[in-house]
Amino acid sequence: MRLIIRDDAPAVGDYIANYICKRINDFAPTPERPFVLGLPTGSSPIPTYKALIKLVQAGKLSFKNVITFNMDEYVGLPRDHPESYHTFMFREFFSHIDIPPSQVNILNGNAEDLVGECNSYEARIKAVGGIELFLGGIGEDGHIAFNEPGSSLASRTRIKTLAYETILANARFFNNDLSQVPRMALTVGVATVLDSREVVVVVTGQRKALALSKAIEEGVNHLWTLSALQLHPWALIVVDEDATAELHVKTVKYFRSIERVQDEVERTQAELKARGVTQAGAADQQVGSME
Ligand SMILES: N[C@@H]1[C@@H](O)[C@H](O)[C@@H](COP(=O)(O)O)O[C@@H]1O
Repeated sequence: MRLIIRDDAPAVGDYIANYICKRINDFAPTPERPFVLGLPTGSSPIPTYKALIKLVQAGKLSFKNVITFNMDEYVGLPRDHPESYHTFMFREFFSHIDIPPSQVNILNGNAEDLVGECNSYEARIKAVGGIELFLGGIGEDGHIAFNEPGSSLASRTRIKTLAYETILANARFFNNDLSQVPRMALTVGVATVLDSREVVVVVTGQRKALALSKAIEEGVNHLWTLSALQLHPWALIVVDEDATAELHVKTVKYFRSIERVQDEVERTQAELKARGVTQAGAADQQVGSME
């Protein structure tokens, strides 16, 4: 797992947007081989969406050959309700980029057969070859998507009853009226997220600090479902300074040192590439110079 620390939420958004942009462009998606991207809602990913929109407007990125799957949706909230995740995604992101709406997948929390809807969501993900990169956010209790504390780490897309803390946290979007916050949601499971080839998680703000420390400094634990990321071979968490408040100084130093080394490696590779030297060629050169 890698942890990247940036000064504040906008800098985190810029970092993740550039990261996703590079991944999509390197993948060079086509209609036959689209890039499959998992996406979250919440306030944390908004700076990322803003930065991605700018990249699209600047002609540096296109979503024409990208298929998206959202993490979750409330049950029973009308699709056009201002706080449905469907409305959120179009308002904050999809309406500003070049993605064909037919390539957007969001769970239908008003489906007559909710279990069937969850099963078909998993099947749809499988049918397009699985998710290449899942971008996620977390709740204050460390939940990823709506995988509340105690969720099975082997869980798949399903109906979930929300924890009281989550209802409280989300009341700010419903005029601070607890009674208006839906009690249930459809959510991808922890295993659905872990199945993606890469996972990137955004964690900003001091109120997420405890969850971050539980997830990366302690063991894998279903009470802090983000900690399941420790089992993923290619996971990246991008945080702001405030979110590091509960981490040990040595943890922060460790991850910063890893980032420095990684930067150095990438710089060297870019220099070699610019000089037209392949990695194999570079190794030959080194051997040559030793002789
Ligand atoms: N289901 C969503 C999560 O997917 C999201 O990560 C979380 C954090 O929201 P925020 O970024 O606003 O703190 O909110 C909800 O619980």
